[in-house]
Amino acid sequence: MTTVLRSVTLPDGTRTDLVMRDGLIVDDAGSGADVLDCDGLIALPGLVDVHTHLREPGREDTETVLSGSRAAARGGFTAVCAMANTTPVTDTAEKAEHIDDLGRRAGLVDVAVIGAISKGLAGQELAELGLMNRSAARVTMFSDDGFCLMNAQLMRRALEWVKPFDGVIAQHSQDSNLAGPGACCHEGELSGRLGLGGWPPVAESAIIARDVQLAEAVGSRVHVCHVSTAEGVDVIRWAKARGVRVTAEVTPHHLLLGTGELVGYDTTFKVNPPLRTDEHIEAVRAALADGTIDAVATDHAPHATHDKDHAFVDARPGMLGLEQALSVVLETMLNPGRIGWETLAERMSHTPARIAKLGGQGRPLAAGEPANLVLVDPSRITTVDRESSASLSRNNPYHGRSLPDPVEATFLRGRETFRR
Ligand SMILES: NC(=O)N[C@@H](CC(=O)O)C(=O)O
Ligand SMILES: [Zn+2]
Ligand SMILES: [Zn+2]
Repeated sequence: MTTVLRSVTLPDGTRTDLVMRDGLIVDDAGSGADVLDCDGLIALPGLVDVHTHLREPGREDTETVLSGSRAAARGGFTAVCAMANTTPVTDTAEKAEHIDDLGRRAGLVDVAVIGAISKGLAGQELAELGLMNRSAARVTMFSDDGFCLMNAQLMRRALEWVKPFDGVIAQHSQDSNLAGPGACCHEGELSGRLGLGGWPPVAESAIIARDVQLAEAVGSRVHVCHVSTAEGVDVIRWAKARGVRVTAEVTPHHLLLGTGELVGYDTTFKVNPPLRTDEHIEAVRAALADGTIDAVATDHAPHATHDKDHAFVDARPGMLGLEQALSVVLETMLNPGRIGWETLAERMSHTPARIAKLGGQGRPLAAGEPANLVLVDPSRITTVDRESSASLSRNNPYHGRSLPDPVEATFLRGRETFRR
């Protein structure tokens, strides 16, 4: 089967016919081709998310590997990395292989498995990092996300363990003493007025500072999840200038949404780390533009309505992200002229694929490469409706907002996984 994307625009602005056959981009058209008129459409390499919560096993009422894969394909993704905080936790080779199997069976995006750093995410004892890496799931990224790995010695050991196979430790940077369980709002005038526990920026930046120094001492790779503060960005910039092997991600919601969303106590907007003030939003946008922040990652965190319908302090933290990630990056970064299409492709495809070591993903749109790509209509705008989601959950923070709605079609190895 041959598909021709006629007259499509590449990220560098050139127009061409992209031909896909047998899962690859090829040079010639051949016969029997299915032709798509792509006038006005842009082709991006398939988006890659290094931070996705699928809730299988354990909370299949809120998301499964299949439903999350569907949401991902609709968002233009061809690969997602599944976080380990499921029930049970992904902390053994066998459990990692199980998720890997589910991802293949769903078949809509490549599902890379993230293994836990510590057994049961308890922060006490290392999980079987080596065995997970040598398993069929070939885990290279490890994270206790949802919890910060507070024990510095355990962090050091984890960095040492993954060094031989160039793995990466992804940290949820939140000092649990500075920002404890009751912390659910950016610390400031507003948290006081709303009576919500404050979460100071230093709770993030202090852990990042510790971790980049550990990564430097060990010579291993650390990845900072969901950077949300100007202070965190400053530490990462300093570490990169020293040559520390650190990478960082920002979420769509931290690029767009601020503390103002909290005034109605709508628990949809409760998330870890919390939504921040304008100066922090500006800092993460600037850092994403200049490359201090390497990637956009969704932190797609589906939750049941009954887990959100509580007093703000008691509601589960987290919000959906897969379907509107590209929309938000267009709105906050591309349309205002802060980045162009090539940088967008770097931050949402090439670089995240490199961080998670996903072969075949994040590749250039060139002959001989796997045909993983997304077709984008940059001019389309829609009012987001949480009911029209492919996710099983409805905690969509963009509900009712007018946003770009760019994804026309997604292809995984030449096969259409989503079409508007
Ligand atoms: N981001 C969140 O607020 N919640 C995440 C966990 C996490 O990313 O820390 C979840 O699993 O629900
Ligand atoms: Zn986290
Ligand atoms: Zn997360």
